[in-house]
Amino acid sequence: MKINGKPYRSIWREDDGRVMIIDQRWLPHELRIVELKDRKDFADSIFEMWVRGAPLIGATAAYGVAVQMAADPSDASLKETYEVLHATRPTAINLKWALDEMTRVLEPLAPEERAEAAYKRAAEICDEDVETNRMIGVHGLELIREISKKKNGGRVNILTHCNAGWPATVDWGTATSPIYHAVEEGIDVHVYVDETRPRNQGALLTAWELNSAGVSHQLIVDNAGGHLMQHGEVDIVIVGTDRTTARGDVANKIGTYLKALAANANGVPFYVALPSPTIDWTVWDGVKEIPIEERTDEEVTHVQGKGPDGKIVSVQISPDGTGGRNPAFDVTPAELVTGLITERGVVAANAEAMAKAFPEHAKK
Ligand SMILES: CSC[C@@H](O)[C@@H](O)C(=O)COP(=O)(O)O
Repeated sequence: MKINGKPYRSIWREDDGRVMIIDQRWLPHELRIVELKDRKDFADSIFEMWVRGAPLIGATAAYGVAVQMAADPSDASLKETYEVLHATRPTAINLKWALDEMTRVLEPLAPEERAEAAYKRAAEICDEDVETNRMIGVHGLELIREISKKKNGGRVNILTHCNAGWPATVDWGTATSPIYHAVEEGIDVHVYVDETRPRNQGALLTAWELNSAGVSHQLIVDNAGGHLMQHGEVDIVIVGTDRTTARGDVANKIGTYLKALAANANGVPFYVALPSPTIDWTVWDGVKEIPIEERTDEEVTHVQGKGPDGKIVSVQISPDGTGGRNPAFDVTPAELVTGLITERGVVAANAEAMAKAFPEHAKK
């Protein structure tokens, strides 16, 4: 997608071999592009959320393996790198998927062949993510087109939570891809962007990318969604996911479950956009089995933003001595999910439909 008219991906390799990312901690106020030089940089960038969003976490881990293979391609180094990167964030399954994929390709090779093969596979993972997300957009567009037709071309109001946009992927985004496709087709869309406390990925990232792309949107507080749905002001909810189980339970940013409940109570379709590497075929019951990341309580007791002097500051909003609890994700049971927008089409959130759409994975 474009920033000030210039096309960017969220991670890329320069001609001279350097792996670059957009350090998302400073968006939307500053565009900082940094090189990830060694394994520690890669692990820190995922853990400290310079990069975030399930698909991008996977792509970053893949390049992390490649950079480490260039430094030390031994078996021990490959194994240790898997462990170090895997330990960074627990919920997004794309991380494990990418590390498994890199191991599958690299393990059988002689050490001296590994670096080149690793860079190649990491680049492919990025390209595949872009194409997958483009296809999610093509399929999701049909849902938006349908609503637009029913409203005789009237505005289609879409609510989204967190940032499942292009900065969360290599490009296009998952939840935003259908939106970009709809805008391209000239459909009148308007996006309600949940601010997404505590880290405000909606306010900081989704609003930024929609603003940059000229997509009509408004930022809303997390608690406003139910009210808007009750008053018929939301036609469809589209969110992303960090891990979806074989029966269609969906882990996503904390607060997603509440939006799904509100959507269900008000007859608003609730869709989840996801690339197939986000499906964890080994997990069935999302509430019981998906590990939920618990983050520091400072993210709850403090908020970060731009101060009057233009500098990014963190301010405390709670009394001294009040602690916080900070589960970063929640699980929406499949019964509340209208459908999964995948690269292979819109699939019902149940084991049978998912296995039919992805027979090669479901067998495992
Ligand atoms: C296409 S991204 C899907 C999810 O990863 C996204 O909705 C989300 O919850 C991101 O959480 P984050 O904690 O910012 O990594």
